[in-house]
Amino acid sequence: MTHTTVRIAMNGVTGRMGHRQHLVRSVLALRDQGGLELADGTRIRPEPVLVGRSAHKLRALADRHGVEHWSCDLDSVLGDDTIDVYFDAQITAAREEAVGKAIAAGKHLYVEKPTASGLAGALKLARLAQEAGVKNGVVQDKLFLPGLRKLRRLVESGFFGRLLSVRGEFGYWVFEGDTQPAQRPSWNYRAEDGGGIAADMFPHWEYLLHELFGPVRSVQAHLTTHIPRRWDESGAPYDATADDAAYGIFELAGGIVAQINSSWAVRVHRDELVEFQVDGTEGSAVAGLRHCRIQHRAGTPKPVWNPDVPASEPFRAQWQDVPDNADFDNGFKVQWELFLRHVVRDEPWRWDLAAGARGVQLAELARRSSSEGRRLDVPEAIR
Ligand SMILES: NC(=O)C1=CN([C@@H]2O[C@H](COP(=O)(O)OP(=O)(O)OC[C@H]3O[C@@H](n4cnc5c(N)ncnc54)[C@H](OP(=O)(O)O)[C@@H]3O)[C@@H](O)[C@H]2O)C=CC1
Ligand SMILES: O=C1CO[C@H](CO)[C@@H](O)[C@@H]1O
Repeated sequence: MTHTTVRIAMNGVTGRMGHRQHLVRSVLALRDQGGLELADGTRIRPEPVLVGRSAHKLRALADRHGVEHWSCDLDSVLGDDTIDVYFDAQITAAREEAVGKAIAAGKHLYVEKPTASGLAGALKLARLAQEAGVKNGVVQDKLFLPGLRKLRRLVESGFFGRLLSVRGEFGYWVFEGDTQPAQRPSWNYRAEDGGGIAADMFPHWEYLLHELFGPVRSVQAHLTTHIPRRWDESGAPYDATADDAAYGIFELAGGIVAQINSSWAVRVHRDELVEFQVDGTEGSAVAGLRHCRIQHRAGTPKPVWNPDVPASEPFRAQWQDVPDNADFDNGFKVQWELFLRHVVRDEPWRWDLAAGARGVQLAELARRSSSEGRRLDVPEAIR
């Protein structure tokens, strides 16, 4: 059996996403299953080289997972001709510089979102990668979640009729860190370190809206910091300078209206941490990470507003589950597989750094919309 080894320098693997989703659930899972099998029987075998700034963390990870190579010297790893791909899941503020170096070294690129801290940086990386002729991709994992894949199935089958609106609710309570440790890193709450929920989540909303319903034409957002003081990983108090909630209204091509609340200061009274309700003339759906439920026009109840009597119908019970009809693998791994096929076999790929820049643009416009108190058009160029 023939195989192609792809050597991947993985930077940021000591962090939450780099470790769990990208190293363990994706690249090591692929390695441990003997690689990714292509139609002609060839196997793509990813070989990670761990990169970071902390030798003891990298050594421990390498030992635990049986990874042969690790390094704290990014420049020398990038200077190694046997490395094919540079992957980056560092904190956002560290991404642009490292990805810039990887482009200069001629590596293919796969990076977490947001691709840079601001639009100018994101566009520059996209342009440099294109000029260098390297393959490039950005993580857009939500597209590969079971609930949202089922939602896509509904859109593509015409289930909704004319699409009217999308309501998204994302968030959960992130502890301040005083009485209980926070469950997210403290840099997320400091603007000066690249934090903020709009920067974090609007890139996801951009590609989800774009791919499922249509490009975003305008944005109106209100960003705020509900919890101004938090405690960091060492228990020290700090000022939370970044937005921890962002309330956005997006107008999409064709007049569809999307409204998405994102908050780390909300308690969950939902079935999942993110949920989208989509309404169309022929039917509606509620999709989350895993589940998707529908209600067809013909099965729609006809409630009449009367606050003097209890609710007349069991509204939640009137929805029907959309079956999986497939085995859904980890969404990050699915996207890694597509990226590796793109690198090795030049298979089609659209989630590139230009697509990533659209997400950065939407976050940046949302911040401006909020500070200027007005709705802003999304410029055509990278729509
Ligand atoms: N697609 C998705 O669903 C998600 C994507 N993300 C994205 O992934 C990236 C990483 O997020 P997350 O894993 O939550 O972050 P973590 O704080 O858990 O990890 C940060 C990583 O960056 C490294 N790092 C490099 N430079 C610095 C620095 N100056 N300060 C702190 N850390 C540094 C850390 O190394 P060390 O261990 O040595 O400190 C660590 O490996 C972000 O860009 C974020 O937007 C995050 C969550 C979900
Ligand atoms: O990008 C992200 C997607 O959703 C996750 C759930 O809160 C976040 O951790 C994250 O930063």
